[in-house]
Amino acid sequence: MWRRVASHSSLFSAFKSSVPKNQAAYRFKFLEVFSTEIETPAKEGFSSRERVPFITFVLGGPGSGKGTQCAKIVESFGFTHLSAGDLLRKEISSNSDKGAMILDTIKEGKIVPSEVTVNLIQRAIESSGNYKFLIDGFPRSEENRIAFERIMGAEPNFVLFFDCPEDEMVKRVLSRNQGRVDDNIDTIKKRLKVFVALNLPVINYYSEKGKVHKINAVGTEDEIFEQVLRIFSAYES
Ligand SMILES: Nc1ncnc2c1ncn2[C@@H]1O[C@H](COP(=O)(O)OP(=O)(O)O)[C@@H](O)[C@H]1O
Ligand SMILES: Nc1ccn([C@H]2C[C@H](O)[C@@H](COP(=O)(O)OP(=O)(O)O)O2)c(=O)n1
Ligand SMILES: [Mg+2]
Repeated sequence: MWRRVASHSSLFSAFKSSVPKNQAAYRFKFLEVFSTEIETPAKEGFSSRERVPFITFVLGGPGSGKGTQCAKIVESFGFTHLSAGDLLRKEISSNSDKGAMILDTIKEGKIVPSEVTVNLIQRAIESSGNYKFLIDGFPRSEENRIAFERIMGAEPNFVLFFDCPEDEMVKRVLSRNQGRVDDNIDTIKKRLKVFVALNLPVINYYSEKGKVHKINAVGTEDEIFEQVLRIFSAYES
């Protein structure tokens, strides 16, 4: 039985035109948040004919391989990859009024205010034309998670967590060579602290709900993708 506490699901409205008005869509619409009686949507996989929105959060520390593995998932399973960091960097390059604030926050290894990031994700979802999403590097804090649930009226179907030792993450970030302002040793140290203090609680929250698939992120890209493949294949229906 659904107990309605969220008055509006903007994520559902993003799909209104493409999703047939059937039970599954309505189940999604009434996905409850902030409720102890949360019921997850039926266990449809992401290939369901009903095209119910399917959301995977992709989490892990800086350099754990999130973006690399997301690119492979896109190729194999047709997801749309939304990297919160990429969306924020695009906002900086577009010289928007929030650009300077975002740049300062990223340089400090801190988290950008949630409303800004959720709005960018929401716009990207609504303009994607797809219904299955990898949301990479988000939510990075409980504040991010709660803002997403409030604004989008949705929870992830599952969460991938790339578990990687800190020394390996530091090594990878320092050799990433993408010209990022935050890929230097001082900012990395701050980002790792922020990851432990703010992002691990989100992972624990979803673990308690049985939604986290933990992946050993040490190994070759292909070895890691084998673990990822097993998880996604189980949701293909
Ligand atoms: N399994 C791996 N082993 C070694 N290096 C990797 C592996 N996966 C990704 N990398 C490299 O590590 C760096 C960080 O990867 P990336 O996917 O950007 O991580 P994240 O998005 O989690 O920060 C990149 O330069 C990438 O090429
Ligand atoms: N949800 C998010 C995601 C990223 N950010 C900011 C802060 C992060 O350190 C930077 C870079 O994020 P990004 O996901 O691209 O970084 P990694 O791929 O983990 O190295 O962006 C944020 O403020 N909020
Ligand atoms: Mg990344």
